[in-house]
Amino acid sequence: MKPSKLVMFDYDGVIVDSLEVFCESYIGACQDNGLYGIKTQKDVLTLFENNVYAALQQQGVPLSIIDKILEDYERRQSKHLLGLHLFANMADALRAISKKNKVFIITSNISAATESVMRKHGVACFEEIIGAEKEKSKIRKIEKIRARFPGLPAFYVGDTKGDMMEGKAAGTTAVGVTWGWHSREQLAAGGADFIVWSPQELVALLLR
Ligand SMILES: O=C(O)COP(=O)(O)O
Repeated sequence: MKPSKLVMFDYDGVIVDSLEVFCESYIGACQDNGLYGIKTQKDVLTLFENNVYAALQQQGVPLSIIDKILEDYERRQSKHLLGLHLFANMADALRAISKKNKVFIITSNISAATESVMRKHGVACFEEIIGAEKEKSKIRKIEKIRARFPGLPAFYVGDTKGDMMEGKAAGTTAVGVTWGWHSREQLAAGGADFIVWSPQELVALLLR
């Protein structure tokens, strides 16, 4: 059966309920590398009003330090992976969406960590999971995948203003989910084409 859409998912805040673990690990990694200005959950959430790595670069953080933060983040996060939960009904939603569409994860997190959490929860429906250690720009990652499936309508599903901006810049229909890290207003400000309030609503949108 020919897939009807290309659906690319953000991971943190869309699939996995990871805000506490992400912030604790990320703030720790920033502190390890001398970025003492990033110390609260709000500071972290502000970085996601853009691509998180572009936001750090705009603050003058060199790429070598950003790579070091990512490494330290990976090490800190690894202690918490087993305790992470998926949002309610999200595993079933992903399985349903993948029956008719090609699905990917495009994340600012680490590919291997993301893969291990999805495996632990028995969700094996992704063509590929592409983390930040492979490429930091979600725009470039989305464009590369789109080029592999010419003609398939492409969607990016995210929970932050930055996700909506990158999804739009890469030519997808941007779908914002309200159970994640940013508010409905922030998703709208990022250019969301659709805003959904439940995984069931997401399934209905992507299977129609
Ligand atoms: O919600 C976000 O944009 C962060 O999620 P990500 O780490 O999966 O990219």
